[in-house]
Amino acid sequence: MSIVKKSILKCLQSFRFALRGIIYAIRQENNFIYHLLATFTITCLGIYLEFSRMEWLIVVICITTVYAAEIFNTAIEKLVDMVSPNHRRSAGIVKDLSAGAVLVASLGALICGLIILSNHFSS
Ligand SMILES: Nc1ncnc2c1ncn2[C@@H]1O[C@H](COP(=O)(O)OP(=O)(O)OP(=O)(O)O)[C@@H](O)[C@H]1O
Repeated sequence: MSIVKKSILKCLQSFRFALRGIIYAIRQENNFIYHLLATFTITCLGIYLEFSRMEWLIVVICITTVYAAEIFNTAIEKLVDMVSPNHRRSAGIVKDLSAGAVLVASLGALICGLIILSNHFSS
């Protein structure tokens, strides 16, 4: 098998593993349903209110940031459960920090969404 073919196959396999991770996080994390609902709502509003290119750009950045934070949070939770199955203060702090990062990203996305929407409803 040629080097190019090998590296394409390896790349496709990595893509499949990453996709499996995303699907796992969606199934595992209850919060994902709220993120999906928020994504659906802002997308419908964006189409209806005809968001500008810049507004879509901000929406996409916010959505991907929150999803990435949630996936990292799931990964950290799994890692903590694996490394420290028993109750430990430091394990709890790691999980709290990870959940805090998701909250920060979500609040930032909410604020961006409200600013964009207020711009449309005030004009
Ligand atoms: N091994 C542990 N040691 C100490 N505290 C823990 C431990 N596991 C969880 N905790 C505490 O319980 C909280 C909730 O943990 P859990 O793993 O249920 O996370 P969660 O955010 O509720 O996850 P899920 O999305 O699975 O519901 C953590 O944020 C942490 O404060």
